[in-house]
Amino acid sequence: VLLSRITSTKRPKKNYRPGPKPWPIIGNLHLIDSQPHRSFHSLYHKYGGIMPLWFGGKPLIVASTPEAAKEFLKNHDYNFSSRPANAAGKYIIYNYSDVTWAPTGDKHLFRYTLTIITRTVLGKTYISTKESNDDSAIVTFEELTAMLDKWFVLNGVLNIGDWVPWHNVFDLRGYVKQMKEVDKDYEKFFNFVLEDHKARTKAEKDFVPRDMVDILLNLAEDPNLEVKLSRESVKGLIQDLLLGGTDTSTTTVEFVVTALVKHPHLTEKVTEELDRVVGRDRWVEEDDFPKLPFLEAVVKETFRCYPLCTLLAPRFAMEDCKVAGYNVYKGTTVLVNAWSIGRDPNYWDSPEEFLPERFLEKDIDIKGQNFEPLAFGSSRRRCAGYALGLKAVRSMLSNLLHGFNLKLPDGTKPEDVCMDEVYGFTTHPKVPIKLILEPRLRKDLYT
Ligand code: HEM
Repeated sequence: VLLSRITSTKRPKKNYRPGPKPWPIIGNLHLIDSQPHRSFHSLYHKYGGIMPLWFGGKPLIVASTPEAAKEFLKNHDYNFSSRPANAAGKYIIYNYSDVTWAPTGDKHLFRYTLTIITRTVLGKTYISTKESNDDSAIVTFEELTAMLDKWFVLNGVLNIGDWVPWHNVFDLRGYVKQMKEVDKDYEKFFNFVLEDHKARTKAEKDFVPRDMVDILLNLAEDPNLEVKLSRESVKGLIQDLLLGGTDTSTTTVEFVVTALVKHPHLTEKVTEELDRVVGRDRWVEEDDFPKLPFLEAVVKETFRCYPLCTLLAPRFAMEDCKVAGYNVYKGTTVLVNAWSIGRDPNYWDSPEEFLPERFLEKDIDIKGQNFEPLAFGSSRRRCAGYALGLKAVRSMLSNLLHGFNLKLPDGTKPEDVCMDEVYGFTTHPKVPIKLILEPRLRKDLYT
């Protein structure tokens, strides 16, 4: 009785949309399995596009249709532009000091994005290799990859303690312990990077900032800045750029390649377009992208079917408000299910099929204006790096497909290729694809 009072007193009933009946203490947590986007998708058919749930003693709403997404991300954008507090934000993202609070497949793709992004953000990679004799290399590629992997896994875990706070004291699954451990690794890495940059700034006369860390450190020392940038914020922002820019683009390319290998007639169409527009005498350049509509349609169809964030980063109601005629209370977390939205039969013909042509027939925006595909979220808290992310995907993918025939190992047929996903803060293919890359262009272009 006491337990049900503790939970029921917190649950207002007036004009509150009905959802599944919550259990004492855990609320509706028992309805969610390790693939929350799929659990929500099943419940949505029964409870509707704006579905209220209780996670522990805290209210949560899942938006599963474009109209519902529009309500939260556009009509009430400001009120839901905050993020809920959780253990990941506290322990592994510098106590929420970043922008977001925010397993790899083919390591070569990952190495490629990681190298580009570390050079852009940090000026150099800080990654040691067998060949390098660089004093400022403090991690191996494998160590840094493991740190990034752990960060994404821990950001995506359903930590019961975020919803039932006393549960954090016991930390039965050990998530908070792992978060504290991974935070120590980041702390060591970022402190080294910041001190290395500061030493260079002092050593050079007439110092000119060369990378993002230089710019952020410069800003942190600016006494006239309206919003002060602390050392913790600098680390949080570097983390955003490093993590937002690597795993996202690589995994998108992995999903595209996996879908293409499963549909060889689409691969043929893409390579035919590349041969016609680019020719076999050179690699693909940025100016070519607008002339490659089929490749673009394949990328968009991948975002529709396999959105990297199946559930967009959570929003948090800062005030009470009315959404679609129902009361939503201050402190409610909102999850927008981009995975459901991409499969809504009211918006997509044959939603379960991979049909890039649909994007040729209709000009559908993927930057979140139409709320149909929501790969980058929408409105005020839309992905801050979508332009860079899209460029990285187009560039990596087009050159991969232009430069190589992608062959399945002997004995594997296209129909054997698995398109299932593993849920996380970013979702990954369940079975990383193994391919043989056979050069298509002149030999001298590969040197
Ligand atoms: C294919 C590539 C990418 C995809 C699919 C992607 C997807 C997303 C999604 C779905 C969100 C959540 C939006 C929301 O809550 O409504 C997000 C947020 C964010 N992304 Fe990306 N992203 C990509 C690339 C990047 C890159 C390259 C960067 C930076 C270098 C980046 C930085 C961020 C940041 C800082 C946020 C938080 C924005 C905020 O909370 O205001 N992303 N991204």
